[in-house]
Amino acid sequence: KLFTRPEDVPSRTYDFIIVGAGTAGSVLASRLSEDPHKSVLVIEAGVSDSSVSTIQIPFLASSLRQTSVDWNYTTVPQSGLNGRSLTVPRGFVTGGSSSINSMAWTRGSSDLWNSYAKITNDVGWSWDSIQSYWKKISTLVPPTSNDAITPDQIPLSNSNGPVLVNLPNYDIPPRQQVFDAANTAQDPRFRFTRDVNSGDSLGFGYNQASAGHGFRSSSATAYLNPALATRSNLDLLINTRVTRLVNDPVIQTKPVFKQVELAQSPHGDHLLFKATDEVILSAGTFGSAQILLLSGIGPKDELEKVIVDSPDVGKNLKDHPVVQIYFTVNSTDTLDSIFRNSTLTAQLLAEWQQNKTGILSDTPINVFGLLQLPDTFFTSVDSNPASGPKSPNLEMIFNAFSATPTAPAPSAGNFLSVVIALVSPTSAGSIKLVPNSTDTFTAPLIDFQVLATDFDMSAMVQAINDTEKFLSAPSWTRDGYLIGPFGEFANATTADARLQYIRNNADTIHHPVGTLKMGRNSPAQRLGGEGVVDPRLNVRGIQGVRVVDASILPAIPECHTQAVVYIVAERAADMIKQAFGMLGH
Ligand SMILES: Cc1cc2nc3c(=O)[nH]c(=O)nc-3n(C[C@H](O)[C@H](O)[C@H](O)COP(=O)(O)OP(=O)(O)OC[C@H]3O[C@@H](n4cnc5c(N)ncnc54)[C@H](O)[C@@H]3O)c2cc1C
Repeated sequence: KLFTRPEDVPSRTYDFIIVGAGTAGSVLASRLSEDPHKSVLVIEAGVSDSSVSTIQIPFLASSLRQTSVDWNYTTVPQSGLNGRSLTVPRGFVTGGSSSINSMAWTRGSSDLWNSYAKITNDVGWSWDSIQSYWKKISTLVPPTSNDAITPDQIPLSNSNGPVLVNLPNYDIPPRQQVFDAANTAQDPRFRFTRDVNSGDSLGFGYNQASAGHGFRSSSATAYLNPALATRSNLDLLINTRVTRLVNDPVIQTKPVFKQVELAQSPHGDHLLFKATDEVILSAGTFGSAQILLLSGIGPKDELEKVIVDSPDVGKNLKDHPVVQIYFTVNSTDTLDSIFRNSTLTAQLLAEWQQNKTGILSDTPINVFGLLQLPDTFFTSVDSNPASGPKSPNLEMIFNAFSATPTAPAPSAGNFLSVVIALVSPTSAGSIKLVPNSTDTFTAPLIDFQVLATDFDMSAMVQAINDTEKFLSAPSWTRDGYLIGPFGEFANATTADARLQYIRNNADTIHHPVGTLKMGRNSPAQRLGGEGVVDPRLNVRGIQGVRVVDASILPAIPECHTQAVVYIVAERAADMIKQAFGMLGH
């Protein structure tokens, strides 16, 4: 059942309490409540996903930022960005960030997952082992209409899970230009791929999106809402923040943190709920780390009151830096006109409302590419930080207009936008508590350290150079389509000017991970520190708490992160069921 006030929740004690009904939390809510003998309470800070109808419309994803369904965080000033601060969106709604994200559906390469197995010394995280979980998550559904897609372009990796995934419903530019350039390029890095989720992530191809039949498919629509509608052992409390975890007064070998303190406002009642089996933190890369810090679990030199010294809490924060560039094109068949023409938007909205068709049924991204830096790049840098030869360093996303608030779409003219991302960054930042803050109503200090390393800066410049190279293929000038670079970027022709362009305009692509990273089980074998959680996602140094969300990833995936989080959540559900002898394991 859904509750909006803590005092209405029928019990203060549940077998499991899940903190955050986000991407991972909703998967767990559904999977753990499959066992009718266990009671599950999910506590969500934000609103219900049914409260904002635009969440459903794929094309309008970016309009959800800085609204009532966004936490709307801000970073501390970033020295790599000439002192600019960035806005940081996160879903403040059931489904979490899967309800407000751009829906790109990528799970990383086999090398990525094998690197997680190596870092944790747990073969259960390897590519081969995660296949059974991947198969539980998504189903590929046909686009509402798109005759251009040929059978040999249809990806094969999706299976029969509840998240719907589709290819673009419409064949719009620059799909043909990208495919032709990829099919004819001399540079083997510019090649076509049928499926970035096949294990080899490299190549240019269709964007798979977590959407189907014209609607966004989120972890709320796919997992949480159907379970809530049918199961009496699952309760959801929304509009309520967990403010900290509280340890039992009786100290055993390790402190037991099975009590959850929650509140609806900073000065409102702070109530305690208790889990008999386990508390699962799924509050995301910022939320889960903030809750542990507020509970006295973190680096001892940073906390006023330390119960467990855990030096990595809040550290190792990584995100993908991006920069957006525009090119003028000789075509009126571009997406920018939709964003700026309100009459056209209203017509398209009416079509979507009536039939769930039209361009609003698609995300703006129809094609994208993942590629490595050229071999020559690594002569001056130690080694490639990507997880292996099937993992990219760079990404080019075509027509992702307004993916970032910096470099917004020009107000007149027709453009191709290219969002260029560094997906294997080496810069790492942190989150910390604001001094003297005592609860989650005060946002933490978020410091990505964007572009803080020489590698990241020079890789971004290389990414721009590679984009220009890709756009020099004959397919782009056919029928005079591509005219040339636009705006401030058009004048950035030297490496130094490009560096400045990047510092002035870069953002991150909203894939933060790593603040509660997973590490090896045995301290004797440890590699790069023990991490905050063990390979089964238990918080080290305490009892009764697991973390299941993007914060546990020990290295940033070289891909969009949501599908990775779904996989982590499916495996976590299995591990928890096993630990408590539950049905469905
Ligand atoms: C704007 C945007 C665009 C993105 N685009 C893509 C994309 O195209 N493809 C892709 O793969 N990934 C994308 N991502 C990233 C992806 O969505 C996230 O990596 C993933 O959803 C994170 O899942 P999570 O479970 O870790 O956290 P979330 O899904 O964010 O869930 C955390 C939940 O916990 C709740 N919470 C937090 N603190 C508390 C508290 N104190 N008490 C109670 N509840 C709390 C939150 O409200 C939220 O519901 C995007 C993200 C954003 C924000």
